[in-house]
Amino acid sequence: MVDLYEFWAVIVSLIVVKLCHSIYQWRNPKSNGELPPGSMGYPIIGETFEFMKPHDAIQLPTFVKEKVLRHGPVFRTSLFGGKVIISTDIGLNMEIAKTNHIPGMPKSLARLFGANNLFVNKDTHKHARSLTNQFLGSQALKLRMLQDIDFLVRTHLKEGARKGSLDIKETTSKIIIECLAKKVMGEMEPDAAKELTLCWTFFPREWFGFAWNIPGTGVYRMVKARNRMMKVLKETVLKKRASGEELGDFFKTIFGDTERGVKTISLESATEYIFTLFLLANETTPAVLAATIKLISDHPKVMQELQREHEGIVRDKIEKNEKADLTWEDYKSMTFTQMVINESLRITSTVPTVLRIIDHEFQFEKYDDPLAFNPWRWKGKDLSAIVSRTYIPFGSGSRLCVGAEFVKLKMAIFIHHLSRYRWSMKTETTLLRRFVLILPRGSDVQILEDTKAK
Ligand code: HEM
Repeated sequence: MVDLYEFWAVIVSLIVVKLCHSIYQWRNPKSNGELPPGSMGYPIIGETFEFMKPHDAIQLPTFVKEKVLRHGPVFRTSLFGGKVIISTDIGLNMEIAKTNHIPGMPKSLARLFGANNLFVNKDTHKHARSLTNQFLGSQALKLRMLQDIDFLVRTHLKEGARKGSLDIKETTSKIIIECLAKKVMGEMEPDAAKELTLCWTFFPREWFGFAWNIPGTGVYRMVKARNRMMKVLKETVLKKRASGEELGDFFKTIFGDTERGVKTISLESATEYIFTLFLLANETTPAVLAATIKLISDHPKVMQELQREHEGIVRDKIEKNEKADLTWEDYKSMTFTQMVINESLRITSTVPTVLRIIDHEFQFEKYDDPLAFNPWRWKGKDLSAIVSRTYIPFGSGSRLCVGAEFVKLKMAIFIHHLSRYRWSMKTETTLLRRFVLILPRGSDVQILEDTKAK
């Protein structure tokens, strides 16, 4: 009896020692160099719950503010089951974005993007970027995409005005998927297009979460929706190829390369690539555009200035007897709109990037009153630049966002056409951040034809 008691006492002691050791290791992670200060929170959960508490999107998160006060601008913590370092130092962030090439993402995201994703895999990364540039670079936008976006925005806003209201996030999402789907796949059968759009509704509002792929979790739903989307994409391409129907620019390039004997990518990788593009486009742009519209509606002077700019463009076209369709020159003449877009991206975006400790010091500029929405701070600056020393909404370096030009064009065209209506955002709209931007009360605008503008 005593022996058995001693046996269990030893086992329990061993378990306690092992647990204490694991907790010690968790709190004091090993590193080749010196880690920044910080705390690791609870094992596995770390400090995820504090980090993910929703907060006003235009303010710094309380979690980060408290940590910076206690530990300084760079600190260590643990989120989503992984050990991470957070940097609030713009200079360091810029350097990291420029010099670091390996994407650092929670396992849930890595699983979603697929094991051999062309953008993630370093051997195919360059090829994926150059493929994307062929149909999303400024030349392609100018030659082809602008007209598609112009048409789609007009159509959707007209439809919204007919009903009297429109959800900005939902509408932007539809426009983006329709527009990108056309570029990569060509015209799609209505059923397949509907199914593709429907898949997005299975995606939970937020990307980031623990990596558990078990029924009932967000990751499980995301992976299921991903597989369903990939199936629709693959079936559409195979059907089109068999019937000789015209494919979009992307598939034309890929299949053209194969026929010319150029080493190219498999259909599996191609559909994974498209999925990645759709996902990144859809999970960023609708929320950013909805946030921009909210910021505009909260700042009447900005709204007035935008109206003035867009009425001017329309008036000019009428006077010159030009077609109503927007041109690249019209887009480039939207100076104030570009200032608004830059300012909105400056304060609404996040740069999810990987950290590397830098061994030299450098100087950087600071913004005056950085949390204020002030488009006029962009006056006289290069508005076409998508990156500068203090401006990295699209990252920097070899992983600079390939959709940046497309986003800016899309936002400008949307603002142009919206300014032609009488619109107001619902007063209850709130702009929060839970790592990514969220609008928990929706992004509805009331919209009416502006008879004065016709
Ligand atoms: C407001 C909208 C958007 C924002 C704020 C944004 C932001 C970013 C950022 C910060 C990165 C760099 C991440 C890193 O350094 O690891 C990135 C990469 C990327 N973005 Fe965007 N993005 C937006 C829209 C889009 C759109 C519309 C597309 C596609 C049509 C897109 C496709 C991509 C791709 C494929 C990458 C990976 C590039 C690479 O790894 O080489 N993004 N984006």
